[in-house]
Amino acid sequence: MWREENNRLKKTFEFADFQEAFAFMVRVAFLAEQQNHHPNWSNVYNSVEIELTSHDAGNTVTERDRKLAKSIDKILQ
Ligand SMILES: C[C@H](O)[C@H](O)[C@H]1CNC2=NC(N)=NC(=O)C2=N1
Repeated sequence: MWREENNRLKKTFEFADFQEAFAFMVRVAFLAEQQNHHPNWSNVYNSVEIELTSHDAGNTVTERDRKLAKSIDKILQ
């Protein structure tokens, strides 16, 4: 589940290994480009932490963040 903290939607994803994690990141990157909305994210080995906030709305959570979050979850369905 995505949690909302400090004006950010946050979720951590765990994968079997680094390659799986990185393949996921590539797919998220293309979604971000399609939606012109980009994550704050970090990757450590098989874990990807994603935070979503809208910079041009003063770093608050907007519908664009919720839309990208839904799209990211769909990658794993
Ligand atoms: C110029 C470019 O369209 C803007 O900077 C876009 C790019 N991606 C973005 N991503 C996020 N998370 N917030 C934004 O406000 C935003 N704006």
